[in-house]
Amino acid sequence: MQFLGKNLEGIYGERVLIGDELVPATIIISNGKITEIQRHVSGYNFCSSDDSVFNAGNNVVMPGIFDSHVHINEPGRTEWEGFFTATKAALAGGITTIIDMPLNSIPPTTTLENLEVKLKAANGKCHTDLGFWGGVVPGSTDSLKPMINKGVIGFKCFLIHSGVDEFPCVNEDEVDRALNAIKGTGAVLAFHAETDCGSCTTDNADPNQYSSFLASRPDEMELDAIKMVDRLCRKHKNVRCHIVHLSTARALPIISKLKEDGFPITVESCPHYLTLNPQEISDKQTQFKCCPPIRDSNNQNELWNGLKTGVIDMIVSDHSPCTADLKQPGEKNFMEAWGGISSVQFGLSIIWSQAEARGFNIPTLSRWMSQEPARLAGMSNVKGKLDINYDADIVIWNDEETFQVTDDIILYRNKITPYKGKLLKGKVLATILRGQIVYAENNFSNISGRLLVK
Ligand SMILES: NC(=O)NC(NC(N)=O)C(=O)[O-]
Ligand SMILES: [Zn+2]
Ligand SMILES: [Zn+2]
Repeated sequence: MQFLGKNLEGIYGERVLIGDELVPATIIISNGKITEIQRHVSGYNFCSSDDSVFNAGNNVVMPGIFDSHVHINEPGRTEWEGFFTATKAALAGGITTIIDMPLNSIPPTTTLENLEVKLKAANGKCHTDLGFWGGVVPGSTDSLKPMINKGVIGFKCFLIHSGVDEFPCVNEDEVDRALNAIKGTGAVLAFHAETDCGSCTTDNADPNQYSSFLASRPDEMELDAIKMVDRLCRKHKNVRCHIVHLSTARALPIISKLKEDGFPITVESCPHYLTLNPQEISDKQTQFKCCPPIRDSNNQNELWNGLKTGVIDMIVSDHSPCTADLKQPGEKNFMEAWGGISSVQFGLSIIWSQAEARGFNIPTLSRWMSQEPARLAGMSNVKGKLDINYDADIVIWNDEETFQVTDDIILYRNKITPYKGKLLKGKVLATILRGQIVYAENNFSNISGRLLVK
């Protein structure tokens, strides 16, 4: 591929996302930054013999996808995933920046020292730019500021068992202390919003059936947690709070009211909650297991409505893989299997396939998958948009082409995924990181991702 590895001076296309419109334009790039945008009248036929200017033709040219929720799991559980494989898969899916989650790696990212271990492990292995979440665990209040000073974007906490013992959950008092500790720093506190449910016993339920798992983690668990977020957010007025992987649409009125009242709350949902359906999940199909669980189609329609009205701000993957022995679809039951869904490479196509069918357009999709996650990460002045002085992080994709998810195209380490066999619409042709073509037509250039820390 003639352009692979090239530092581009420009990209021309008939459908370049400028503001909230797809227009014919040329993006001029210098030293990895966008320095100028020239809009053209329709039909302008760009013609250049200069091979540092890329002609995207009629394909979509838009900001690289920004995925602020990925569990890379290295070091410590590198056999589950890793910096090299996760970021390579991401790049093939048009993602130019990932934010790594603080848990599942050993050590977890809960102190500056542990963050340094992670940075060392990530160094030289990242195909995309990579930022970091820290974690709030019991007793970690004093560890937060040093991590912020090093550049974590914020912290995730759990209000229920996290799935891994080295990342314990916190109670309301501990969250309260954490919010006090990060006040005035600009860092955000992200909530895994589920609380334990004493009455949700599933003693007589068949653990092979998805309905049993769903009954064991009802909407009320999310609602209860989000009521706690509501209390804390109102108490700590100016501290940013974020709800990760929202599944229940029943929480939307609480969140909507918080927003209406001017509190700095943001919410993400994920491709699996927006596109998968319990009715397609047969016994022991544990590739569909995640927490909170995937709910029914009415709930799903309401989540899309939440995106439409802006109550849900963004869509991110929550790519949370593990080794095959911990999932074993068809063998393990829903109570035994690891909870987490792998999809980092396919987010754009999964979402486009549904979003288009539901009448949403590409500028809206870009807002959900680039602009808002970049804002969450505090990077909205450099990433998530095609604009002057922004990083030239770009995905070029064909919004008409379809492809099937098969093992041979999956680039992340463990290939178990509920999307296997699905036909998706929207194919990534090339990914550009800070002006350099780093992925094109299934080929990758040298690693050039940066670690987004100080
Ligand atoms: N330990 C995890 O990776 N948990 C993740 N698992 C899911 N979502 O099923 C998450 O984000 O909570
Ligand atoms: Zn979570
Ligand atoms: Zn997660």
